[in-house]
Amino acid sequence: MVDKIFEKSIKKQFEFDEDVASVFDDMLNRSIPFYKQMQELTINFALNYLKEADTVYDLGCSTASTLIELGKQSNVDLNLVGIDNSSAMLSRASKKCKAFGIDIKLKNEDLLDTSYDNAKLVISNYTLQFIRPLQREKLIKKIYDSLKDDGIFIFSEKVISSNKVLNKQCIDTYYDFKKKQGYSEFEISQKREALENVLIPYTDDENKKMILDAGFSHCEVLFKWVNFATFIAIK
Ligand SMILES: Nc1ncnc2c1ncn2[C@@H]1O[C@H](C[S@+](CC[C@H]([NH3+])C(=O)[O-])CC(=O)[O-])[C@@H](O)[C@H]1O
Ligand SMILES: O=C(O)C(=O)Cc1ccccc1
Repeated sequence: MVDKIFEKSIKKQFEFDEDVASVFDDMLNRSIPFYKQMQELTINFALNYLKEADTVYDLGCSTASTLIELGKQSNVDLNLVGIDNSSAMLSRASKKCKAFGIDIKLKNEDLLDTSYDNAKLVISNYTLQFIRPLQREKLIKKIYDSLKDDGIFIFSEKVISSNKVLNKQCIDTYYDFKKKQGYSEFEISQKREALENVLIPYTDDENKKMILDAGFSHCEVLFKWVNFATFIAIK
């Protein structure tokens, strides 16, 4: 279904409810530049590290697109676990897993309350940005502790620039991208308001610092378009 959520006047904060879940795949494809390519990169890098029976967690798996694609492309059997706290997202995820015949364990839990035992790889694309900063640092530490010694963490985030002028240019460039994707100025400004204080982006450096402070030995940007970046971290 096509995302028309912000065509009408909306006063509430952004939520992953039934309305958003019903148009979510279209929303992501039209709102995150190079979403498919970023997902492909995540999967290609993931496959470099994964062996038979390894456990992979996707934190904020939404409709499970990434784990389904990973399951399809892997030559070895993996233990795939998707975690999300939106029932509306998970009910769609469950239908898609059945339709594609991919076995994924879906857990309806808050990322802050659950554990990720025996993880070889943790993926979290465009989800940490919705966790409040203090909790976010704790979550990263938990991910670090859950990963096996040679474990990998791949995550993507909307980012900001610490340079005010450049930051404004990045935001304008992103809004031009959204207009080209068919969103009106009204939809763009309504969504911006709904995301205020809900989506809290860090700079690239803040993301890297958070990762290294948690104990990871290495972190770098794999892919970046203006204010959207994919990082890889090695335990
Ligand atoms: N505290 C939380 N606990 C559990 N889930 C949460 C929490 N906060 C947010 N979520 C979940 O995180 C997901 C973020 S979307 C991820 C896209 C996906 N990774 C993709 O690559 O297709 C990104 C976006 O919409 O920008 C939603 O499904 C929320 O329900
Ligand atoms: O659409 C936006 O304005 C964004 O910042 C990206 C996004 C994509 C999907 C859900 C929430 C935010």
